[in-house]
Amino acid sequence: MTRPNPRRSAYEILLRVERDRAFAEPLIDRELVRGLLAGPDRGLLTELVYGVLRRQGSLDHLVDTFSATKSGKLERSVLLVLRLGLYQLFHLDRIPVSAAVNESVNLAKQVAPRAAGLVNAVLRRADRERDAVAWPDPARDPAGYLAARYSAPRWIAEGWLGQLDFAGAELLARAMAEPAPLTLRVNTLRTTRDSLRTLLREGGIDAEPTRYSPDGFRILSRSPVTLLPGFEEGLFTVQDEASQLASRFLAPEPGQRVLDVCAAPGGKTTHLAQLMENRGEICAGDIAEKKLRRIEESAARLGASIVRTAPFDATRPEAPAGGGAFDRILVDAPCSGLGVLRRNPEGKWWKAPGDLPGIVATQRAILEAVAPRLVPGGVLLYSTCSTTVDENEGVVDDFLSQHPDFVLEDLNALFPGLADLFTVRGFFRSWPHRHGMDGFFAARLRKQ
Ligand SMILES: C[S@@+](CC[C@H](N)C(=O)[O-])C[C@H]1O[C@@H](n2cnc3c(N)ncnc32)[C@H](O)[C@@H]1O
Repeated sequence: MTRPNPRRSAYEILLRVERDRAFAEPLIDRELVRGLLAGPDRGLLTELVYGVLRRQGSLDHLVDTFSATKSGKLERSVLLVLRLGLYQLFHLDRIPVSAAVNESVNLAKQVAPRAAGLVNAVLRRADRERDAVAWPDPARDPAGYLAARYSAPRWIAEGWLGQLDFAGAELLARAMAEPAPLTLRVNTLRTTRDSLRTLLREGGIDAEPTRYSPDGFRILSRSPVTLLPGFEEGLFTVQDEASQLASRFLAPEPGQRVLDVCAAPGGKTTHLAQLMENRGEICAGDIAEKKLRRIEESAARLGASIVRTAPFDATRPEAPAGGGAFDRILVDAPCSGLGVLRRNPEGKWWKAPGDLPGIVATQRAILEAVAPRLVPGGVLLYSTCSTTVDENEGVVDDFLSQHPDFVLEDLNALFPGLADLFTVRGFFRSWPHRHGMDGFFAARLRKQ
């Protein structure tokens, strides 16, 4: 029997992520549940997998610097071993160079025996010449620099440079390469922010209130969410600050009928129930029937009893089942997810610019289909976790040009204390490097 080895396990997981487009988290969880890895090896596995995924672009730049065969030409197994080795050499101080090199050569002997010599040579050279790495010149090739330095796909870096000046794009690129903070939303159906803060403090958890959302905490201590005090009792849920603000911008009132058309897993649905003090009705639907269970479980845990779920395709005018008109509609649309790259380090390598037109077409179709379901005077909030103009201002402007009965409401006027989050036209646009939250967009539309 081979000895359990965190580097081998990390290699196998990275292989599945790359070959099968599998998400890393369940694969890591499964490996940890098997219980073969013990003590610090468990942490090392997680660190290696996420570290390599987060730094993949930069690690490939190092491969291109130190290997005669460029990253694009190497066999996948060899490239993965090199990425793992370079990550240990350049990012893990606690691993001695000799261990990083020897363990990588041993791994290569198992998964790519003919390349063991190459792995040894590349890693030893990288260690010798580590202070002489040349990054692309930002003046001549700003997108190439951001892509290599901050591990972003080049087309995404080009998009940032189209929207921000170089300094801003660099700050964004850096923020997108870092892990996202753990942010909670207090469940005001069961407790208050002050009471939860006291409970967390008594449990030895360091938490600070979020800057913009009145419902949030940023957790500064390292702890699994399910072990935080109050989790079992449903006193909070995990939700990024930007996402918390979206429901606030829709501002549903107690007793209203609310339609949440792209609701799974239900982060905003349960928040809407809180804001409505659990009075009224929320119809929460999603095209993915399997995901409705997640909304139901979350609503049950948090005591959001006014939520009723239904499977539906929001691009179809007859959706949702249940009929009738609604006072508020939330369209938290499927999107490219370019605002949440720091949460999905594997996903950023699967995206392609060619995906955008199809995504935009779906977003337009959803708005078109649900608009008739809003009562006159009612409010619709369109939101995405994308930073692109096409999916945001583009979709909204297109919709408004076709629907003279809808007007854009200026969030600056409605939420004057939060002006820092809004554009001149009154859209909500958050950025990780500016606001410390996900890249997010929302537009508030009122039907005349
Ligand atoms: C951004 S996520 C929603 C997140 C959710 N609102 C929350 O706060 O937890 C977008 C959701 O839209 C769903 N979706 C995609 N296409 C859809 C469609 N045509 N009709 C309804 N839901 C759709 C996806 O299954 C996904 O769950």
